[in-house]
Amino acid sequence: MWDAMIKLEQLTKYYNKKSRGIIDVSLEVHPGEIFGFIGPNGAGKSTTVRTLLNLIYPTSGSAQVDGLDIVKDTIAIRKQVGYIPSEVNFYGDMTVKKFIKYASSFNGEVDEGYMDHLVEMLSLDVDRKIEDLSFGNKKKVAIVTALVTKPKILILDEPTSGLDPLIQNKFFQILDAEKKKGTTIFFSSHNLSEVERICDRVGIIREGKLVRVETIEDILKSKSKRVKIKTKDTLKITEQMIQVEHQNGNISFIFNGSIDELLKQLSAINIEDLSITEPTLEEIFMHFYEKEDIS
Ligand SMILES: Nc1ncnc2c1ncn2[C@@H]1O[C@H](COP(=O)(O)OP(=O)(O)OP(=O)(O)O)[C@@H](O)[C@H]1O
Repeated sequence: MWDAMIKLEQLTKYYNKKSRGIIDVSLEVHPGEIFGFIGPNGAGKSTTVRTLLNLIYPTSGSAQVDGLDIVKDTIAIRKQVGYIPSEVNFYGDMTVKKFIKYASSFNGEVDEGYMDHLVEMLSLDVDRKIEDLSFGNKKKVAIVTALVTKPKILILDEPTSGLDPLIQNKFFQILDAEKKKGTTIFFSSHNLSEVERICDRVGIIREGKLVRVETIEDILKSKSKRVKIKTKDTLKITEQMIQVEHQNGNISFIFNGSIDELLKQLSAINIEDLSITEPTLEEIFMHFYEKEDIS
């Protein structure tokens, strides 16, 4: 019995001497867990996923999926894993239905009832030709193909890119149901808000290196906000306010403290305009790096 469904040990991939993919990435995904893998463009998310599926060879290090070695046991792994690639380049004149059945048959037996359910949830027209579909519809095909054989592990590389918000919502409902069934899910994304919705833990990757692994609970506790204020009064700058910028009566900063305290402080001055928004991923990374420096 393996206690990690997915285990990476110092997994490293260089495309050539100069081009780094990922460096020394070690992490474990537990059975039944949804693990978010987030990072900006070029961080190494697709490299990690493609290495796990043996679409590219690791330069060094190792990894196991359900106790199977990613290099030696590729075929056995493919039967356990549903994979959604970030890019979907399907072509040909097969209908969607035929294509899903054909493509998923390599991974296992298709559950027709589940296929009908997924197709309906995602509003996918199964009688259309695969080559006539938009990118978003091809992405839906990739989702259904990955799920219809009911794999016990899902490896998803930016699965929501190209999906409209309504369909994204349906997709999260599908993943919620998968989680209830005990499926283990590795979910890569550059959007922290979306992984927050469903993930138990997140790993943050930047410039090929895993920067941190945190529970969503801890991220939410430590999460900063971007605040913009327009005022003619003087705002007292506290140590919870970082990256403070003043411009034409506007003050903007990242706030790392209790929102309640901030609102109390702001209510003491005359405010013409106020916005409190999610910081960008880069700003969150900076926050994490600051924590790194302290520890
Ligand atoms: N085929 C390749 N040859 C050379 N370098 C590559 C290749 N594929 C990726 N890289 C490099 O590896 C690094 C990681 O890229 P990767 O595609 O894994 O990032 P990512 O986090 O998935 O980004 P994105 O969100 O843009 O897809 C980048 O610096 C990229 O330039």
